[in-house]
Amino acid sequence: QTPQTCASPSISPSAFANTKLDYVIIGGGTAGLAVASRLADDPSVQVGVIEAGLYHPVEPLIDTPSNVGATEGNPNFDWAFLSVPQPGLNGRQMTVPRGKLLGGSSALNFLAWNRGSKPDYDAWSTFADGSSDWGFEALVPYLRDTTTTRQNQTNPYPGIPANETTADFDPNLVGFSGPIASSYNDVYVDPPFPYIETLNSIGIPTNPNPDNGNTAGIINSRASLDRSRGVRSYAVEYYCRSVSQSNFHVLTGAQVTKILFNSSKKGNASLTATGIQYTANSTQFSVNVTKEVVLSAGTIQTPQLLELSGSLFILNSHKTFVIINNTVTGIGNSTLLNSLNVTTLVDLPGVGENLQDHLFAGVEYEVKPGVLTFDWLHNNATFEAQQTELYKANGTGYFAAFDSTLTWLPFELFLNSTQVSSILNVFDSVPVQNGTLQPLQHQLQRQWIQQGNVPQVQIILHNAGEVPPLNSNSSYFTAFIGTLHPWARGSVHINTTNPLAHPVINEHYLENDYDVQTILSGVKLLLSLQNVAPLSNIIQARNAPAVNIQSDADLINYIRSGAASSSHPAGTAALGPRAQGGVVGPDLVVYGTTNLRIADASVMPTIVGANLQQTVYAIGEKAAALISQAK
Ligand SMILES: Cc1cc2nc3c(=O)[nH]c(=O)nc-3n(C[C@H](O)[C@H](O)[C@H](O)COP(=O)(O)OP(=O)(O)OC[C@H]3O[C@@H](n4cnc5c(N)ncnc54)[C@H](O)[C@@H]3O)c2cc1C
Repeated sequence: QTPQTCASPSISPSAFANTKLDYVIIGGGTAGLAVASRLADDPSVQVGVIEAGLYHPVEPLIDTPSNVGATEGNPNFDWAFLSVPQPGLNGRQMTVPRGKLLGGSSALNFLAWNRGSKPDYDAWSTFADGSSDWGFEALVPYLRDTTTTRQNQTNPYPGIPANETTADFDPNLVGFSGPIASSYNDVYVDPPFPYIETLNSIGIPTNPNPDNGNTAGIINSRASLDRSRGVRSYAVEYYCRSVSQSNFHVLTGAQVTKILFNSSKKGNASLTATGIQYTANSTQFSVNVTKEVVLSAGTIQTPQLLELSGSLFILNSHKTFVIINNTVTGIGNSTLLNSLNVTTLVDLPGVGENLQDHLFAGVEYEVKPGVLTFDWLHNNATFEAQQTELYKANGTGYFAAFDSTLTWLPFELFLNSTQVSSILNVFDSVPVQNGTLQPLQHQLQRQWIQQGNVPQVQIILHNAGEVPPLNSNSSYFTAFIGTLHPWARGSVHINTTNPLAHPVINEHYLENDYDVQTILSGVKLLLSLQNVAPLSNIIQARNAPAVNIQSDADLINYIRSGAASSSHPAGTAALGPRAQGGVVGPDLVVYGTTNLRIADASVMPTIVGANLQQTVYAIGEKAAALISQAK
């Protein structure tokens, strides 16, 4: 099946350099294309986007839903970052996949389309000095307007009252005219049904309407999937909605190496971004802007570019930019920058800090013969052939389905009050670093655990085998259990002034007891369900953790040796008060600058307790609105 395609970007690097731009967006990824396309709705402004990767209009590895994960590590699509060895993961390095193509990480993701709980977003208002611009009510219109939700689809999950199977199609909450197509599955494999009935039987309800700010329970997640073609729907939809406009200029295959500034005096800000420098085909170019630079390079490269942002240029008497001197300059922690001989333009210790991610460990069961899982697409030749035909014919069937069963759990839903108190005690023992966003984050997270209104554990039901050892003729389901609000705070920093080098990524996974105990609690829940009907009726045997792994200590070792990232890094250029480590204010403008804004997952002060993409698109939409208001 092929997606709807549109004209490829055709501007050359040198023609782009000569374009008169009002705005330039660094990174044609998830948020970047959303900002750019919305800004270009105003025909009086010239909008440029610069993306390091290429446009891949027809690419089954990206388009076909069953191929999710297939692009990981492939240099045609993935920056393929790697973390430093993680002591909490028994010394393993974690792969950090990030899209390097038009569409960014939205082209690589696993399609789950959902949002966080109301307190998740209300917390952001706290970091924005209580600004009414942030918070759930303020963000819902942006979350909504990203998407066109497929109508007339019912939710078949157990536990949903018949009159509520379509109740979540509330036009105030979900969109019907946005660029990204979202939809429920048309077909379902077998495990979700006994699994959900079993969770229901122990008091974990099915949630028919998780878009309204209450995410707790089991949900049937929509996918970012265009059902009319059976293909992924991703940020290129924003590109396509604007590509025919003469004020929309997209350059691909070019990597931004610097943001250029001149001095200015506007309030407390001292720097005005005047343009960017980029490299394409080993040649360096620069382009100027009259209004703003928007940094949308994602959680890993946004802090990297800030730390290397710009030799300081000034306009000389001939109205041309001249470099003040040859020193490399940057925005970030002056101690770190000094150690690399980078002159600090703005001392912002929060740049590159506050890295948060969702980490998952798997509990895997082999299922009995005859139980349909996605493994059948490769271990049952007849089924595979039939599904291949169906997908080729009209983009339907199991090649166009995805793992939609997600469970969001406040501790109260599966732990008793003594266990909740004990996990709260563990939380109270985590180290909190003053002078950063952590004291405020700690206070919020403590309330969330105590009040039980914000889910802390997510379980993704993956309807296939994933954790080795796997028997190629068998079928499996794997429950991935993860932390929605981990306490680990990592970092992303440069260790060289070469802008083309990969930055150093250190997530500090599982170095605090709270994150360990949170995942352990979910793993134990899943292990306790093996003999509970009706789930037990489909289980042949436990595959992972191996049956001899029983004690807490052994389970923790299993988690450390196998846990994997869900590829949700966020928070490295956080919205927050400057004195407490914030990098951008409520207007998303970088402190100390007049017109450098950030719009991507890096601005999240606390990681949203959900899959991230819908929220990242909404950040892009919101940034465009803030920029338009400032005009
Ligand atoms: C494997 C994987 C699975 C995921 N699964 C899900 C899921 O199922 N559901 C969900 O909601 N979320 C999921 N996510 C998360 C979600 O997709 C991301 O959080 C989101 O796409 C990040 O958007 P962004 O705009 O911050 O960055 P990106 O979309 O990564 O955009 C950054 C862009 O900037 C470009 N860039 C970077 N540096 C430069 C430079 N110097 N010059 C020019 N261009 C540059 C990059 O090439 C990229 O295109 C997943 C992510 C991954 C990687």
